[in-house]
Amino acid sequence: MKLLELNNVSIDYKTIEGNIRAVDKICLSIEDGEILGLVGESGCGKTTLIKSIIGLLPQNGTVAEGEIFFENENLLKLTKDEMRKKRWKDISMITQSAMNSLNPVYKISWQIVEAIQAHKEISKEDAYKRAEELFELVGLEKGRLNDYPHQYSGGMKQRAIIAMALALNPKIIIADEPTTALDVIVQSQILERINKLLENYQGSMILVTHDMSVIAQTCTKVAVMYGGKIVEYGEVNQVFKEPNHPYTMGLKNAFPSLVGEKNDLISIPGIPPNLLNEIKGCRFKDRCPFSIEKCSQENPKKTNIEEGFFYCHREEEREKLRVLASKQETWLQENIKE
Ligand SMILES: Nc1ncnc2c1ncn2[C@@H]1O[C@H](COP(=O)(O)OP(=O)(O)OP(=O)(O)O)[C@@H](O)[C@H]1O
Repeated sequence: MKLLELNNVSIDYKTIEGNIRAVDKICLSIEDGEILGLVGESGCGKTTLIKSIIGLLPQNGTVAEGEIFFENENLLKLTKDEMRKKRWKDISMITQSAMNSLNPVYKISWQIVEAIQAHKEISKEDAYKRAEELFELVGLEKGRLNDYPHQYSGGMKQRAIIAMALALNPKIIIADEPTTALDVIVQSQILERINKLLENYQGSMILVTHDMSVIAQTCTKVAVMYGGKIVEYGEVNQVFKEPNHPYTMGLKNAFPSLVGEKNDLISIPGIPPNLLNEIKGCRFKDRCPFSIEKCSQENPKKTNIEEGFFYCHREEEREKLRVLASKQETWLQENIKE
């Protein structure tokens, strides 16, 4: 069953310089037990998109069009109070900065027990037992529950936050760069733990990251975002093996492969488009080594493939483009037409 479904969602920010369309007509869905990676460079709209799901857009941000269904209920129609009840219990969020949200004057145990009791009829003793169980699950010693946040390292704080986020077995966890501040080993341990926990009860996750290696290691599906749009979506192994959009091909080159040959890392020259301006044609055209005239004039159409889709005018030539995209010289600035 579809757990979460986004239909044609566009999100605008009002600024003194004008309107920014940070997310443009996005359609996406996630099923029970799926781990979806949302990947793309800074500023492509990942955080904006997930904030709209949990109803936490900043004041100058609005969902201009579209629908967001969670278990067949349109989240955009809920009152603030109804949304607050869903948050944490059904839809839980972990952010990079969450570890700073632990209150320095209370013991960790108190903070977890309070949070559990705020959402569930449960005795203090039982909530404490649940906190102990969660600590074990995220790889923390039970004995450390009675410490204060300053006695924890960054990795321990992040684990405690994950324990809290998972306390009520939420149906979906939205994790925004949850481990970026931590070292690579701790990062991969924590992601592995979250995955195992979700597997136990068929929970789902949207994992937001700019790191393709993290996606490859953690997710079942991937949505690649560029300039406020999803340019490619599919099953992770398939997208890594045969990326169809030139931006995905470029992103793949820019991160070390965990399996297979060790290739040189190649970055994509240039910067993402300014979303203040209306963009004609494909949003990646100015940085794409394969752009043709049509790319500046028309929006590319959606090409559906098995378990996925992508948007590119040169869809028929993708096998050839894949070979070219793996070569360093393809991505040299002078080879990219403006
Ligand atoms: N509160 C805001 N007011 C105005 N513009 C905003 C606001 N928040 C984000 N934006 C703009 O919206 C666009 C998308 O930003 P967003 O933070 O969603 O991207 P992102 O992919 O999550 O980037 P990052 O990886 O850096 O978090 C950017 O152009 C950004 O400048």
